[in-house]
Amino acid sequence: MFEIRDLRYKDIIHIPSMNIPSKSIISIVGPSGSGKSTFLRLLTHLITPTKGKVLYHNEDLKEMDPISIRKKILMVPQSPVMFDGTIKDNLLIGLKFTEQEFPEDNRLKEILSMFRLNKELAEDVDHLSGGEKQRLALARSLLMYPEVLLLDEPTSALDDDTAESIMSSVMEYVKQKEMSVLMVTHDEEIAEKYAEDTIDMGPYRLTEKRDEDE
Ligand SMILES: Nc1ncnc2c1ncn2[C@@H]1O[C@H](COP(=O)(O)OP(=O)(O)OP(=O)(O)O)[C@@H](O)[C@H]1O
Repeated sequence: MFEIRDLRYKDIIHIPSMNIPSKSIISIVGPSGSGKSTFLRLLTHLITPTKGKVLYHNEDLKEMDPISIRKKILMVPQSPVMFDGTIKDNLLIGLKFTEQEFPEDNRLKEILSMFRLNKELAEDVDHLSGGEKQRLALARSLLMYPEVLLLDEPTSALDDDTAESIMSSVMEYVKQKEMSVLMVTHDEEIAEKYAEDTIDMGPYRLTEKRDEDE
């Protein structure tokens, strides 16, 4: 699915070669500052490589139309982005952007309850806690039904019980829809339970490598 060739971003990371197969569930680990978020941003072409390329199903991300990339490869950042307005506005905004059809309110309510959000669709997002916003951002991303979901510490604002229940719902959905997931997580339990493979960013971190060589 992803094929990485001599990928370099500034003096931060260098990945000589890597293949990530379709329908994989992979955890991305590494110390703070090792380039985990940078790697996810490269995979969805939010940033452009300094050198080398990322191919998605044999097509260079650089050559692909940005809207088509967003439809297929979706990143949920560490701090969820919320837009002024209601929960419903925030669920639909991604679909608007990628020009997808809007589901019925009942479907939206279903997805809220899957994320343990017992809220009205008309409620203002300003009233939500950090953890609730994180869950709403995850719900929004699943509604967009991408081929690949890139999750940057998806449960960082959640307590252990909620994190476990949310990840179990996300993974059930992802497997049913045959989506792929690459997730940065510090939660070893979640990584062990759900990931089929792990990418350690440590060896790809450039500056630290250089320090080691000195
Ligand atoms: N656009 C940029 N330009 C220059 N340096 C950057 C840029 N983005 C990130 N960095 C630096 O690159 C390094 C890797 O950052 P990144 O956020 O990818 O790490 P991370 O592994 O996700 O860290 P954490 O676990 O702390 O979230 C950091 O030292 C950061 O300061």
